[in-house]
Amino acid sequence: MKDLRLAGLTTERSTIEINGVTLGGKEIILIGGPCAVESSIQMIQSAETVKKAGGKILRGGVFKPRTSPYSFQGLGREGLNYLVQAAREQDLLCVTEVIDAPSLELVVDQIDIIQIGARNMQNFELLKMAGKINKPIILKRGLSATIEEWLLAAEYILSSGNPQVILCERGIRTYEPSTRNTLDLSAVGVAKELSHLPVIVDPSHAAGRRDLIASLSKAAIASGADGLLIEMHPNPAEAVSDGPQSLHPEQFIQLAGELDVVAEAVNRIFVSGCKENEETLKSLRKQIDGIDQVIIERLAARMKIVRKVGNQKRLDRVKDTNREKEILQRLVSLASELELSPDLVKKIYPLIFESAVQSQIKNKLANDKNFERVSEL
Ligand SMILES: C=C(O[C@@H]1C=C(C(=O)O)C=C[C@H]1O)C(=O)O
Repeated sequence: MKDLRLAGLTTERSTIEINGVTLGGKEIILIGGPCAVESSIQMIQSAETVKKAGGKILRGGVFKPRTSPYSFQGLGREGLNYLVQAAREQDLLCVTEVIDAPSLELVVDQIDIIQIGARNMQNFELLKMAGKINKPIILKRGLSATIEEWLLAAEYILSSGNPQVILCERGIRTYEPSTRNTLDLSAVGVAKELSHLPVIVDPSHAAGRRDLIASLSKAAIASGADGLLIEMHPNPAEAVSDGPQSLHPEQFIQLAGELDVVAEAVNRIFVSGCKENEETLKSLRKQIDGIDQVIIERLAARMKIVRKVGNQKRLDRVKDTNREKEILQRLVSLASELELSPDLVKKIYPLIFESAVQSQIKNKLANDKNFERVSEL
């Protein structure tokens, strides 16, 4: 596929890190919440459920691009506050959809992840605006968009300067009326073969009915999805939008509890909240494994940045003792605050610094050698 200059698959897959949550890593990320933000209590209850289930991100629409102009259009700024507050109280990230420049401007400083919905996938001016901000973007596939069109839409965001794009498959229009849309699970594999970007799946909008959500969610993980975006409402019967496809809180928690075996079968991890609460040796060790995975992934990401820092310095100035002291001081006091032994930090960090310095030197020498080789040609 041509023109995927930035979205195209290179040697490495992208991971997107948002306040300790990594999308596109080994862990499957669960996003849940109602279609539309309706009230403070609704969002508080939704956030509690997402947390209990082991979800990491709370969703809720405050600007709703609805098919009918007479349908509920969203609570705007008021809804935004309900969403953000509920998420913060449960230590969750939050995502909401934007539809134009004013809505983007309103949410950008408060929301952790911005969603561009299916109906706006080819709103190129909106894509360019999303490319100019420093927040991850979930880009939903358009209702009738080919995978190529979807990836080129992502290319708009990337080429405008924002590298943090997460693709979201949410079903496409087919001739089949039994479901609202047809979930195109092959799109997950195809998108991941063509692009390095993380791909998540929204089974709710695809199915349009809650009875299929559990099986489609499991299938999505099995087909390689990096996360799930699932609609859940404290009281679906009363929901102002998408009630029939929203899971009840208990269903959401139950489903989350069933995802770990599927994740494991495809060499991924999902730590559900219920399992987290069950303090058995096995589940506790699983939590430790998940955390260790994140520690190593973050260390690898740190080392990549360290090498970039190295490229900015002279070879004989790579080690910077003052900077190391500053970092250590900050982390030692953070450790005390978190009731972690400061001695542990004092032991680990000099090793990290040493390895960072060695890696920078090695990288610089390798670059210089390549440079010499090119100059000789
Ligand atoms: C990354 C740098 O280079 C070295 C590695 C450091 C680190 O690992 O944080 C800190 C200071 C330097 O000794 C830097 O100068 O910032």
